[in-house]
Amino acid sequence: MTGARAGGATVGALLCEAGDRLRAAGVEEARIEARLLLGHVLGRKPLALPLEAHRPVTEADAERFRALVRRRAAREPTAYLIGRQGFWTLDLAVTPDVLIPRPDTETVVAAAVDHAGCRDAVRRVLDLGTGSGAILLALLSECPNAWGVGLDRSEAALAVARGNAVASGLAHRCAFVCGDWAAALAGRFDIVAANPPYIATGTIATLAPEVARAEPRVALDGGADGLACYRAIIPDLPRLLAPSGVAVLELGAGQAREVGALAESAGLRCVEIRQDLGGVPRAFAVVQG
Ligand SMILES: C[S@@+](CC[C@H](N)C(=O)[O-])C[C@H]1O[C@@H](n2cnc3c(N)ncnc32)[C@H](O)[C@@H]1O
Repeated sequence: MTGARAGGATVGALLCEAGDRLRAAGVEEARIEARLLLGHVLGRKPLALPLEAHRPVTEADAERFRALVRRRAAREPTAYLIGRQGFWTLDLAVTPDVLIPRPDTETVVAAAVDHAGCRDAVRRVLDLGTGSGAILLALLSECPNAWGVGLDRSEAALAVARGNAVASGLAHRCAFVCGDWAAALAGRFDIVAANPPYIATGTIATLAPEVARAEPRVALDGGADGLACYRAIIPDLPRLLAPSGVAVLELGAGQAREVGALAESAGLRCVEIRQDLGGVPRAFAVVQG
């Protein structure tokens, strides 16, 4: 990277250097990503940085920033580099042990809240494959009297989720357990949510390097046809749902028909397939049939 002479780096010069480097590496939104990384290093709001172009940056901070830019140019996701990702109204910690929560998944949260009826009446919430805890914590933030379980097979992911529960002030209303889907779970829940791994094994290598190389395989791999986890989860939903409960599953693109057939054969009734902001059918909501 070319750039400011030793001791003379400024915010503007560093952003320019980084933008060029990231663009050359094929990173979309290179300028925005450069701001996120520099904001992280300087402890400043990324949006404010263009107004501070002449602000000097110490050589130590400039070097920290350049190191992050090199890693981003090698296609490590920004969320892992800065260790944070916004989701719903929450600011979550993320590490390479968890999937980076996506805006699409907020569709699952919104559908679950809408179909659960009165938010004050929701008592028990289950999030299967909780990862960072994103869905569970968002639901608890919306349902003030609810208590929830976040389940994952990854102990490392559960450690991240527990930390996020504490940081969000919700730890007293949830527990995190390690398990293979609902095999060891009993009880009935007003909301069951799941964003299972749904990428077909053979497709993973074709995804962006940020996903294919950086995100946990266990969070992506849905088996040969992408549907293996739905086959594992859906038969347990009737025994996990309270009589007026709702289960909302995130769908991969093009999976609505197959998941619908699995739900129907489990005796569940589909009440909505909600599209995400990109128009993709994303949140599959079912109730007892
Ligand atoms: C697509 S990620 C979703 C993470 C998080 N809920 C979100 O939406 O950001 C799927 C999660 O399911 C977990 N998982 C995969 N197989 C599992 C299994 N057999 N039992 C429980 N959790 C599993 C993974 O570890 C991962 O955290």
